[in-house]
Amino acid sequence: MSWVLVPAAGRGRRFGGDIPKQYLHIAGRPLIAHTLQALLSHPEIEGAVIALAENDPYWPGWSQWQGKPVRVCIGGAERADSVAAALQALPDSVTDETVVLVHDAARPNLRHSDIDRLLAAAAACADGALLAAPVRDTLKRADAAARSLGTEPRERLWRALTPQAFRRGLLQRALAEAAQAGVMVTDEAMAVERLGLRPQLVEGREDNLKVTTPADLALVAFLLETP
Ligand SMILES: Nc1ccn([C@@H]2O[C@H](COP(=O)(O)OP(=O)(O)OP(=O)(O)O)[C@@H](O)[C@H]2O)c(=O)n1
Ligand SMILES: C[C@](O)(CO)[C@H](O)COP(=O)(O)O
Repeated sequence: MSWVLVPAAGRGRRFGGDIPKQYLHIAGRPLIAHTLQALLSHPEIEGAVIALAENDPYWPGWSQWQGKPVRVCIGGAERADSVAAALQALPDSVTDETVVLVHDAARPNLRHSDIDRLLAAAAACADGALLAAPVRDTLKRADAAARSLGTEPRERLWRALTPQAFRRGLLQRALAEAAQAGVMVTDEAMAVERLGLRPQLVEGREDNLKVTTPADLALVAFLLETP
């Protein structure tokens, strides 16, 4: 069984709007509710720690979801700081060798089949595992005016998704070392890679979208409302 850390302390600057995107309503409930439902309805996930912005006025105050514990903590200035804070809020029953998952609150369209495959990969790979999608489009490098400067090789390039799964002790150490080095890591795998480890990429669904801009919300709403 695993706990999941859910970074939900972001402001949604690229999205804009009055309230943080994780609290926008889709199909009748906040986006974060869909994310919690996808995670905590999975039989192998036993609880969640949500990293919230300080004095978050929107958090509904859930202390459990489908009978499973939901803990909260105060996140940090960067996503990695929020994940590090959530690690500290885990129960003592989660040992250094226990695999924990990290999943963006802003990715509500997560399927159990992806969680199943991620957990299997994390059990088989001590370096951890993460959902990812192979790059299938041609990649261009642009100048400041978005004029193409050329085409980048895309062989063996993947887009990192979440959840990402690592042993608690490894993740804690990796994040601490990145912070100590002043390196802002954009995902947990980056921190682990800095230690010379090679987490397993697990091909995940392309519709496991992160809501980043308003256009993403319309697509995610369609996906969540489509059975
Ligand atoms: N300091 C931060 C920044 C982000 N997040 C969370 O990390 C996830 C992915 O981050 P992103 O999509 O970048 O969300 P925001 O940081 O809110 O967006 P923006 O960068 O546009 O402000 C989101 O669930 C967000 O709430 C977090 O917990 N703590
Ligand atoms: C963790 C992540 O979702 C993997 O792609 C991504 O790095 C988050 O980036 P953001 O800029 O914090 O949204």
